[in-house]
Amino acid sequence: MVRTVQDALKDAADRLENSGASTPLLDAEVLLCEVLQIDRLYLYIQRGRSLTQEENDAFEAFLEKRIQGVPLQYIIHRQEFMGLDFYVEEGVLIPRPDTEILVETVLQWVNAEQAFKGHQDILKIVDLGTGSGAITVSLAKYIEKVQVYSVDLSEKALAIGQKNAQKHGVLEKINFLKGDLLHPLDEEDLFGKIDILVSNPPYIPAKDIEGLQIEVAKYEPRMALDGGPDGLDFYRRIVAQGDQLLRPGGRIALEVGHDQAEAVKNMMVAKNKYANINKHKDLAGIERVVTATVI
Ligand SMILES: C[S@@+](CC[C@H](N)C(=O)[O-])C[C@H]1O[C@@H](n2cnc3c(N)ncnc32)[C@H](O)[C@@H]1O
Repeated sequence: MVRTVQDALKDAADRLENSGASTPLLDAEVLLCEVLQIDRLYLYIQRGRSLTQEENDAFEAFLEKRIQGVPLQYIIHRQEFMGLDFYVEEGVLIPRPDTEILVETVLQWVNAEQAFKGHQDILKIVDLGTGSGAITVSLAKYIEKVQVYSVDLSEKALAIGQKNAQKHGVLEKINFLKGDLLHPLDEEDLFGKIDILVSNPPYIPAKDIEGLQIEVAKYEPRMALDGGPDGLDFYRRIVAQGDQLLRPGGRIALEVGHDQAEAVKNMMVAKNKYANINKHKDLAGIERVVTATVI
């Protein structure tokens, strides 16, 4: 059956809407653009053109996946983060725009403050739970003299992180380490030597995961989401050891769930090893990042 771009889009948007997709027309457009390898603007210029059988089949295959609830980013294998294009696939968390605040906080420190500006040596940054490498690769790209140590327990995440590092030409500025949170850093004898510790750890309370959108609950890796019974397990472990990993005066920056900032701040206060403990809000006024300096 020969269809025009316009007809294919209309049919796809209707089917996606019936499947419960929240942005059916946009999803259809993105998928068709991927098949045709064109920009969205050209989609409308070409709306009268007929799809070849091959294009139609490829579009149908993409559409079927999206109707099943597979996130768009896993179908087109792409997500933009900090102005960079990241490769993603099932098995690795899709980077979220919220996490850009965490990266921007670190970049502000590095660019504006005397403690980091004009740093003679190479700045040492640790990223715990690196996933696709979104945080790690952005920091390596935007900071000139830096070595990032990126830890993940997932073999697949590390492979994709490396792929993204290579894609953006920063592989040499990153050490990818497989293991459980701070363990590999201890093995590499990095305790006491790190300038900045950054992490977006799993923070969803285990019991809430099934109730998330199907795209997240069914297709994103549980290992990237599950923060234990109250969602705070990783913060307890990171706060407990972060002061030993960081040099005195080193900084910590943690992304937190929408209602977790106060609890994480309190952990830092109770530890008695952190000063300048601050909560940072996103554009919607939600506290998304907690930062502190090691005493
Ligand atoms: C919320 S995701 C963050 C991914 C990425 N940093 C981002 O912001 O898009 C958390 C990551 O932590 C990793 N992870 C889970 N448990 C871990 C552990 N015990 N040690 C190291 N990494 C772990 C997961 O595999 C996942 O990649």
